[in-house]
Amino acid sequence: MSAVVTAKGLRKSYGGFDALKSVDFTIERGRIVGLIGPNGAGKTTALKSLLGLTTFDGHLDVFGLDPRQDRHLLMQRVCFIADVAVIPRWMKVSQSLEFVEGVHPKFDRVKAERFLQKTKINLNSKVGHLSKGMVTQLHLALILAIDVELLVLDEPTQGLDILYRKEFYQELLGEFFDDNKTIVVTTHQVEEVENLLTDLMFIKDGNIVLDSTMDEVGERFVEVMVSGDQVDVARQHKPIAEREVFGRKVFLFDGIGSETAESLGDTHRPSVSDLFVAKMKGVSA
Ligand SMILES: Nc1ncnc2c1ncn2[C@@H]1O[C@H](COP(=O)(O)OP(=O)(O)OP(=O)(O)O)[C@@H](O)[C@H]1O
Repeated sequence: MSAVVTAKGLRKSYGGFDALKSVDFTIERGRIVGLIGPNGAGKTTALKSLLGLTTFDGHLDVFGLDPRQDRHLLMQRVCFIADVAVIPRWMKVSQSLEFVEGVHPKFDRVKAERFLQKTKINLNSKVGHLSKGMVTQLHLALILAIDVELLVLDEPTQGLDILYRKEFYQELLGEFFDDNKTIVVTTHQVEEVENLLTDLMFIKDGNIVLDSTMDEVGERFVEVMVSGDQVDVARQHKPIAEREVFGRKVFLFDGIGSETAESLGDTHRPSVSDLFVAKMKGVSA
């Protein structure tokens, strides 16, 4: 695997406040990485650093380039989408295509129009007259027609109904993603990206508290519904979280091994949201 992004000791300080506290991470080509964290954790700051939109300290390499100095070159290989609701409502659909064509060297207008032909969107319609779902489709047409190697999405589906959020991710996977592309996505809606991600990064108070492939997550973390007489034994294995479901205790363990887990009760893989809650409550690791 080859690294698209390498960060070593990446730090960003806003007037003495460290929004990123010397973090290390690597993003490999062909991965879909979820950067997940609560409000103010440092997600946007990390993305802005990758894109050369902010200054920072430490080492950060994106496609062999330093985002602080090589932003222009970088933008030929990277696309950044902050929010689906950003296309101005007063524009005609055709004007939005012209606009992106003007600002992004890798935009393929023919490809975007081909995508739009599959929808009910008319090139002469005003964006403000489209339904929410159609705006999503237009936005997707614009994104998917940009031939870049790294797509950075910051809360891309914020403000969309669940139906359109699902459609957004499905189309993204089907139309954009392949082994040569890499996607980094931040979201609060952990559930809707859970099955999409190949890698998981949790960020809390400017620290990366989990950085793992989804396969490793499945091997490392286990939830056990423990029978009453085993509760004290289970606690001795230092669970990272404990909750109650229908009167039974459910413990979340990090790295106890399947044999031990199975000796304590019924085991299953934790959801990303349960893991997220556990890691956000616990200490940095
Ligand atoms: N321009 C700025 N000046 C001062 N502080 C800032 C600035 N931008 C961000 N911060 C602070 O840095 C911290 C991280 O902010 P950031 O926007 O990266 O968080 P986030 O994880 O993206 O949050 P959210 O999910 O709420 O968007 C926050 O405490 C924020 O207040």
